[in-house]
Amino acid sequence: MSDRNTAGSHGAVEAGGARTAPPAVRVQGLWKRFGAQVAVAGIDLELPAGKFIGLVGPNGAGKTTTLSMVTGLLRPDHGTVEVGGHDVWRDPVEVKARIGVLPEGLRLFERLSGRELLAYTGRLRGLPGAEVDKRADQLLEVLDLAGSRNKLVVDYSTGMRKKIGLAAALLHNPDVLFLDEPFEGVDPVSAQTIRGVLERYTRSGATVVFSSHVMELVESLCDWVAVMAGGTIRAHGTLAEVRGKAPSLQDAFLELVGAGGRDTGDSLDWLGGSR
Ligand SMILES: Nc1ncnc2c1ncn2[C@@H]1O[C@H](COP(=O)(O)OP(=O)(O)OP(=O)(O)O)[C@@H](O)[C@H]1O
Repeated sequence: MSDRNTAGSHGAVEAGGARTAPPAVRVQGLWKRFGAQVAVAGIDLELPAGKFIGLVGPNGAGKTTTLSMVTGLLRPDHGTVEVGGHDVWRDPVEVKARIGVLPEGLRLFERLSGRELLAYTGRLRGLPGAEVDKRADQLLEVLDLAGSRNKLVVDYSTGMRKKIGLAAALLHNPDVLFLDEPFEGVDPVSAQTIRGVLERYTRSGATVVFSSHVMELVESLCDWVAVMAGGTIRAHGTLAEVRGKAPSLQDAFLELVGAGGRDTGDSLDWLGGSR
């Protein structure tokens, strides 16, 4: 695995001679249509390396479709995606070695135990057996799954499935980790643990990209944010840039996605009326 803190061959040289790291992900002209429904409408985006990045947007904004195309799970109609300078569709082996993915509705090998799932994933990733054993045991311990290591995945709870999926996505120490709603169904204690793991991981120079609806979470975790609505990017940049003068990310978000003046239920005059 390359040294994450060193600018690679794709790094740009700024006017003062300082090297800037290449983007972790570069998306150009990305489109996806499902029948008449345009899910992603021509996105251009560069995600900076070494950041904790939040992809936020209302239901149906196109977040999952975008993440699926960026991680090579769904072929775009148009456009290109590069991870670490490698094209996701022309160079899938290079890209897949560099990324970890926790997709929405993760499908796992249900008849394996958590421990077996990690062993299998590690061997698929080409890691030596002893290294897989070491990393798997550490991840199970840190994610509080050690007591359930021999339980079949089919018997795991929703939060446990997220955690074993995260462990599988981290096992090969990828450069970029993509997580679709990683905190959904996860209890506060486990969420705190996951935060700790991800913060440690980004401190090493790795990049986390995660989608979420929970603005407080994004505001407290992320240093870089992209806001999606209607298949387009409405704003992107550092948290401070996207928040602007708004008192919170939530306010900025509502403004950006045009939900500021939305009917919040006043038209339901029958609801809560006399019975
Ligand atoms: N396989 C599919 N077939 C048809 N339409 C789809 C498909 N996948 C997504 N869509 C549509 O594309 C749009 C974007 O969906 P997507 O799941 O990417 O949004 P999202 O931002 O992830 O939403 P949520 O936050 O609710 O998960 C929606 O209108 C959705 O109905």
